[in-house]
Amino acid sequence: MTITDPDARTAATMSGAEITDEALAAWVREIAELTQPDAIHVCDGSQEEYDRLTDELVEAGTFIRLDESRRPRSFLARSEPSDVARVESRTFICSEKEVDAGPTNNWVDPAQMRAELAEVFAGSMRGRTMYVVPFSMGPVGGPISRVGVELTDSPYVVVSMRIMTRMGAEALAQVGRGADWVPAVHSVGMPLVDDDGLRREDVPWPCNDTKYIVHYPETREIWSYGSGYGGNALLGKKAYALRIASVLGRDEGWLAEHMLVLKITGPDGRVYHLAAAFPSACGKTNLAMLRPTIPGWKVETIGDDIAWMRPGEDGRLYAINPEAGFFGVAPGTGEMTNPTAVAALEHDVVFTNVALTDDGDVWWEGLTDEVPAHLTDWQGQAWTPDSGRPAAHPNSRFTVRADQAPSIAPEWEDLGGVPLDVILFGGRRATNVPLVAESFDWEHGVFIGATVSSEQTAAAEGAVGALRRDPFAMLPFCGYNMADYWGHWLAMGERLGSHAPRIFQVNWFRKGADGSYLWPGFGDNARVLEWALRRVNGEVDAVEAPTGRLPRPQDLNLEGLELTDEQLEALFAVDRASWLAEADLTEEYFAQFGDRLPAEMTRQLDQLRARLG
Ligand SMILES: Nc1nc2c(ncn2[C@@H]2O[C@H](COP(=O)(O)OP(=O)(O)OP(=O)(O)O)[C@@H](O)[C@H]2O)c(=O)[nH]1
Ligand SMILES: O=C([O-])CC(=O)C(=O)O
Ligand SMILES: [Mn+2]
Repeated sequence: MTITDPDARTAATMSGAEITDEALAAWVREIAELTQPDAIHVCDGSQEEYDRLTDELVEAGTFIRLDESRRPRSFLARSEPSDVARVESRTFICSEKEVDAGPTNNWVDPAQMRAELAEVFAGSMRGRTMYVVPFSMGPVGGPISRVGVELTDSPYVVVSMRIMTRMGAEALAQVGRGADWVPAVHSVGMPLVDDDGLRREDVPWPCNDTKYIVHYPETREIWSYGSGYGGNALLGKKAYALRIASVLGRDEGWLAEHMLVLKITGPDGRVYHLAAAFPSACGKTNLAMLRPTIPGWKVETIGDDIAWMRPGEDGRLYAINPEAGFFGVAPGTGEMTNPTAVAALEHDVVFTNVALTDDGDVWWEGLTDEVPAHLTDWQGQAWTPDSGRPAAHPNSRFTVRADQAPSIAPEWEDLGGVPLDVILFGGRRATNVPLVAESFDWEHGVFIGATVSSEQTAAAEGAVGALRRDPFAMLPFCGYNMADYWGHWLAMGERLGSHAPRIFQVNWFRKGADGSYLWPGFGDNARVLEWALRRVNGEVDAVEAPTGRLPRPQDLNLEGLELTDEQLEALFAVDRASWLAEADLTEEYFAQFGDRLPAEMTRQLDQLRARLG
């Protein structure tokens, strides 16, 4: 017994690490009284604890242990078919005032939401263990790092949090030392004991049809109910490191961004750092692990999904990766596209919703050119190439420690982060947006970020392929009014002045008339990075186009590529009529923000129209 309170109304037995912080102990008790678990376990993050939990998950049927000789210490989880992606329609920003959540977020009055959640969470953990999961986003104790504590009734979440964050005793000690911590409550919403005390059998993937992913930005709290899926349930990631942290950044003068961070070394040995914001399933993990096809260049990984950035003493913008692992999209990850990820996945991986081979290994579309003759698909059904459906879910994922990637940069855990030279904004656009364009200045770069449209992917519920605005790739992740967020970026530009990273727009996904991708992408994206860095160094001129500065044909390294002149032209074509039509849509889009819209954005739109003529 490590929490001693004679008045405690929870009968739960306690195990695990000791909680010394009074406020934390009181909150754990309060949530246990509300959710009524059978037991409470305070996680220390040890290997023994991890092994015991994975054994229990195998026992419960949640995990299938993969063949030890093919994929040591690795597991496959199959979710409920309804619980495979983030649920944006059930994600709420409950600020005191609706306008502070802004028109792009779902808002509910916080008092009303608290009342609603008190009902759904009442008894929601009955028959289960409530795990206390202390975690640090960023290296423990680092100046940019932050701690949080997630209470969850899902051992799958505990195991995943140990891979994705610095989880356990050290983070708990930070709380004990008085560090500010963000409380996060998670329940799968399937109690094993009903109101009459009747016990029911557990299922391999407990969840609830009703889901809530709730954030209170003013009090910095997170509540998640009904889902076991990563983006909804691993609350250190999107909920804390983006939605809550974006609010912290606004209030404290820094940025929490949906960006990969990489280190790139040129043939002359010069080192640069680059961050890139692409919407979910639009290439962040792949770019972060890129193997350049052009000689002399080397890319190393700092982070693949989230960046926390703040100005350093030298005036430059420094970025850390607050995570400790990768929660990556499996389909499309193969030896040809992302050999680094394939190497990272050799052992100690949790896979979710991929297919199982007959010899106890995993497979997904794109892993190998050769398709296995027989598999068990992500729903546990027999599968053959003639089945007419994918073997792995399109949003199936791997969860793996970051340091298992052979590309991991030695600096990836540097407490103060790495200084950024370049920021990229991208999306998935079959038309209109050129392969690469340099912004005219920071303000224009913010406009480019603010107006990103992208075709929707399987990473969230909704119609795949539909074009939607996803400013800064933050549409589902900004914890406050998006227009204020643009204002915050503009202010950051003022503060950074001439030290600001250069901003570029990129699009790997433009298609030709025949519907196939014009650009080979993946390792060849290094060619685009090379051009951007040559621009940063002032080595090459550029062509002024209405939407930004484009490479002169002789400056983009295309050696060894089979690209026709027509394809090259199509990659960079800026169709004035389409862009004018897009400008009209941007005006409509901006209108919803009313007087919160920074005047600079309207000015940029006017200037774009003027350049389009
Ligand atoms: N055609 C093309 N496809 C790409 C490229 N880069 C990535 N992809 C594909 O896009 C999909 C998503 O790529 P990821 O790198 O996992 O995307 P992400 O942005 O990390 O996604 P989240 O983890 O959801 O945030 C995969 O199927 C990739 O194979 C590229 O340069 N060209
Ligand atoms: O959060 C998730 O579920 C996965 C992810 O990285 C994203 O959707 O951007
Ligand atoms: Mn990713």
